[in-house]
Amino acid sequence: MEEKGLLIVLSGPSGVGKGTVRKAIFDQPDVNFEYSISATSRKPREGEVHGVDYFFKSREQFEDMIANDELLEHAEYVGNYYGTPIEYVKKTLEEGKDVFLEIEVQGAKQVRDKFPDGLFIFLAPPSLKELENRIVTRGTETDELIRNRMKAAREEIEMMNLYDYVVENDRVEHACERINAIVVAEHLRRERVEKRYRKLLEEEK
Ligand SMILES: Nc1ncnc2c1ncn2[C@@H]1O[C@H](COP(=O)(O)OP(=O)(O)OP(=O)(O)O)[C@@H](O)[C@H]1O
Ligand SMILES: Nc1nc2c(ncn2[C@@H]2O[C@H](COP(=O)(O)O)[C@@H](O)[C@H]2O)c(=O)[nH]1
Repeated sequence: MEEKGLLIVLSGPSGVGKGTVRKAIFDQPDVNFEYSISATSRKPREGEVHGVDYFFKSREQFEDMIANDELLEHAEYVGNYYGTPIEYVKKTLEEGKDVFLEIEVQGAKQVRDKFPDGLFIFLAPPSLKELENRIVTRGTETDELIRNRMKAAREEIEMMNLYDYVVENDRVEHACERINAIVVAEHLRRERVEKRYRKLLEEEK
């Protein structure tokens, strides 16, 4: 068995707080994960920096990345492409470091197929009403988009049983603590499995 990093995938419906929780996790002083910067065809928002927040691409450049198999997964989301560059993920895992992806649910499903050994965490809202409140309060969507996102959210929530863990995002700091605890527990579990596996191999000699 090779020593490899853990691929951690945080996903969930639009507006549940994935971006907020991810930022809080990476603001911790002793964070041990490497963040995989996504590529997107959406335009940078004020303050966003190429190579820090995203790799900003034109649609044509993004389609070339798809054609050249440069992406682990990709999805079209609210009219823009989003995808995970595969090279960085592979290289970092090979170095034994944990890689953290924050992606929407279509992409998470593709990663599950390619990396079944990953750790898949679904971030859930306390209620659908609170989810709607968060999307409305964020103030980035029209009424029609809010309705579409809420319809999509109901379907996305039905997919939560495909994940290893469901974490409720009631309060950001609680969600971060739960995610940290899940990752620590998963490392311990894998170490135990690895030890047992080595022992079995030793006994066979
Ligand atoms: N635990 C929380 N309690 C209250 N508000 C929250 C919480 N977490 C996030 N929010 C707020 O909810 C809104 C949506 O959060 P965020 O943009 O992080 O969601 P997202 O899941 O990344 O959305 P999208 O997938 O659409 O990008 C933001 O206004 C954010 O400040
Ligand atoms: N499938 C993927 N989804 C991604 C990726 N990077 C981000 N995202 C998700 O897109 C939406 C919108 O993001 P925003 O920055 O425009 O608000 C959000 O749900 C992100 O989680 C990716 O590489 N692949």
